[in-house]
Amino acid sequence: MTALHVVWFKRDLRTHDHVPLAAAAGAGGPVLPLYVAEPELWAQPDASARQWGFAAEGLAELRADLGRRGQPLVVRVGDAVDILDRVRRKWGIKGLWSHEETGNGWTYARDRRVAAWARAHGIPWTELPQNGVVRRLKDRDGWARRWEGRMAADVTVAPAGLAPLAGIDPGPIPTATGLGLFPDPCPGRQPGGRARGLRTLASFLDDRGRLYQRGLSSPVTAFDSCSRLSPHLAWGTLSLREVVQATRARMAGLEDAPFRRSLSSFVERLHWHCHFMQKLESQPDLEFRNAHPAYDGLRGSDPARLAAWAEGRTGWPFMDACMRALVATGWINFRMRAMLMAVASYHLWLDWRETGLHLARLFTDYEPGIHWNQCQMQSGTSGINTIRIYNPVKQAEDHDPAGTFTRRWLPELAGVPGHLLQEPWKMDAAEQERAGCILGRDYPLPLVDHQEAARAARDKVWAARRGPDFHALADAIQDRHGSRKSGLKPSNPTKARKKPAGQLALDL
Ligand SMILES: Cc1cc2nc3c(=O)[nH]c(=O)nc-3n(C[C@H](O)[C@H](O)[C@H](O)COP(=O)(O)OP(=O)(O)OC[C@H]3O[C@@H](n4cnc5c(N)ncnc54)[C@H](O)[C@@H]3O)c2cc1C
Repeated sequence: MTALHVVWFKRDLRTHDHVPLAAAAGAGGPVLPLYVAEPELWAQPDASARQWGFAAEGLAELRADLGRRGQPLVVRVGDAVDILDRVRRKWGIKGLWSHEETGNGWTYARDRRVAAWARAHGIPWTELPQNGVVRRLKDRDGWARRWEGRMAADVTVAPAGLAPLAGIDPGPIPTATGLGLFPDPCPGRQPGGRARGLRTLASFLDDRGRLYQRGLSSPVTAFDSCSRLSPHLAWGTLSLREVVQATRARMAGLEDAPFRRSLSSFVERLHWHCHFMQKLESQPDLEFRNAHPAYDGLRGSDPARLAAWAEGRTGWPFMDACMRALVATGWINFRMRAMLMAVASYHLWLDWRETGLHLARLFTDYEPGIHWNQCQMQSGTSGINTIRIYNPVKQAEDHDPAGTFTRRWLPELAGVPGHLLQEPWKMDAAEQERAGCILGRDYPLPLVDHQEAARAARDKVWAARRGPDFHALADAIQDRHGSRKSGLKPSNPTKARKKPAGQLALDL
């Protein structure tokens, strides 16, 4: 057999708008579409069986799609360098093709090993962008314009035919247990695969998106009103470009102005998707280190508090309902993610690296570049964003005023009257008896007094901000990572600093 072009699929489980696949198919010679299920990647503390479940469904569909084109997806379990080297020794590799990946620290290190291996064997590895993230970006000036350019480019058509490779067993797609993952029941998880992704996109653009802007902040409405495309974007069953283009095409034909506005704010979020990923691409240690060192060593570890928070037993009903909904479905809306993180970081004074890992495992849509930057932002350690300390009782009043969401996920509070639902600790003994909910037995007392804890946290955070170098370092961070909406450098940098990172002022 002549040497192969290997297309290495990672978080891009589709054939449509897959530039490396099309380029490899056009390069001449047989093409091996390959996915490597890496047990070491899945043993990382941010990985979970629910994520694998979603990915595995996408892989099965991708295999069938490629099979219809002539050569099904080949899946192997092991270390990527070992597997690629086996292919090289057996068939020879003419070229390795993949999308650029902005992953976690582990995939970054693995890609460096793959690059070294490819160099050592004289194999050209072509990595191509798959969204608006720019590799080896010098500075953020003009970034937004580049994003627009990439999103406006033609989508790439999948190759019609791939020559079948004789003698290569496609191999089974491993189970989560086979990959060594812990059991992770998630009955409400979104199913994976491109067909589902396309249906989700269509229902959002046809109908659900009408209520997007009004419905995205409350978990009562957000499960329907938000696009729910995040796991499809994270696993690449849909390309970001095709989602942007489909949305703009829909907007062009819409007379309903509120619907159009909703879709416009949705496109803005697709922009943020890459804006946040770009930060991690440019500075991979943001997964591990405070963006601003003034916060180093400020927060600590408290296993009992961490466990109570992680299991939805903080004693603040709305918080606990959000956590339990997330555990059961693998998804919760932005504002509730922000609240879960902020309450952990401020009221409970837990370090974002620990709480962030728990959330990462729970999210089917875990996307390291968005995730770690959001964790830092909601914990106040980015140094350039507004400090937001959410009040868990006020959030409940604003976003679950009738208590339906809270009651759904906390059946032990079923008998608690509405006016005490979000503050059950105010029930006296007789009220607890009548409600059939004894505090400390059926439902926990709050871990801390939330108002006192918020005050103490605010004082500590502001004290850290009064250090001598705080603002100079914050300016440097803003310069490196801050958004420049127009794509042009602000004419007055001092003014621009006072209103940092425009995206934060929006209705997050
Ligand atoms: C602590 C924390 C952790 C988060 N971790 C992740 C994560 O791991 N993966 C992830 O995709 N999103 C993450 N988000 C951002 C946001 O909550 C989700 O993108 C959104 O809830 C996904 O649902 P959706 O697709 O229905 O969103 P929609 O509102 O329909 O938005 C469409 C898409 O835009 C992007 N997007 C939306 N909001 C944001 C945002 N604030 N920042 C960056 N991109 C955004 C996402 O790709 C999303 O799929 C996190 C937010 C917080 C506060």
